[in-house]
Amino acid sequence: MTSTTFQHSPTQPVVSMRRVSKIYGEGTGRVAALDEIDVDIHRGGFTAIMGPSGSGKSTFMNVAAGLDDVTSGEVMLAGQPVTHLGDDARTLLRRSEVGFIFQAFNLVPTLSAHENILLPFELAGRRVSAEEGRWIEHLVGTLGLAERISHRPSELSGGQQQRVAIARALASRPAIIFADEPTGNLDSRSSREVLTLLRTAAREYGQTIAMVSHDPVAASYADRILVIADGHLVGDHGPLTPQEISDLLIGFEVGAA
Ligand SMILES: Nc1ncnc2c1ncn2[C@@H]1O[C@H](COP(=O)(O)OP(=O)(O)OP(=O)(O)O)[C@@H](O)[C@H]1O
Repeated sequence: MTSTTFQHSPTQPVVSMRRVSKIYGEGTGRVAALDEIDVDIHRGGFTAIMGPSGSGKSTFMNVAAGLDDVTSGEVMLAGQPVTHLGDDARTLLRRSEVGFIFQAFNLVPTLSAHENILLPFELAGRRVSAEEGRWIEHLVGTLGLAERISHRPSELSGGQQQRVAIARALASRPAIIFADEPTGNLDSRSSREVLTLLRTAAREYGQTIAMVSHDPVAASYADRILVIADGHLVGDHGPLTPQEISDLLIGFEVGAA
């Protein structure tokens, strides 16, 4: 299989949503999970997506990543009109331009840490170039995984497993990494390590990251905080402290109750 690269200008947003709505159900069962969302996510930013339970955060991520169809509106992902692509083209676009980090790590249990990190290349049917090999080696060292590289996930702590997932997401230098509650299963020390790594990836490697989180401390590591409530984008803030984020969310949690 040949690899496909999607060319997009560095000044273009990595994700661009225009009047994006996602409606589930009909009549009295109708839910607008996203309601006319307009937003751009720019290269190199670390964006936290916050909001009460059921506000539309996962839907936002799934739509932005081209995993879910929209009901109306347009999504551009890495310069491609994802809302107009067929399933195969979308899969190729995701493989080459999107990385994912999940709460449950989602590593393949039968593969070593190293094999898990190389999996995106395997899936894309392409070899790791010499330059990419050096990059992966650098990541493995920086993430403190060198001594654990031949271990399987079950032989690693939660924090180590999430670091493998981060290395896997960063390895192919995707246009954007979506992280869904990446610290949800970690203790506070491992959480801080993971969040510091994500922030470093954005600041030092220019890696664009969008993270869904409920946790004000996690969101305080981001340089932009989007707040979604009831399917609407109700806040778009620069960096804030955990206390400022909690204060910001209280109004929406009360409103949602
Ligand atoms: N497949 C579906 N069918 C029907 N309704 C859905 C579906 N998926 C999501 N919804 C509804 O859309 C709304 C937004 O859901 P979403 O999962 O995006 O919220 P969320 O902010 O990620 O929630 P949480 O923080 O609890 O994970 C909710 O009201 C949810 O019930």
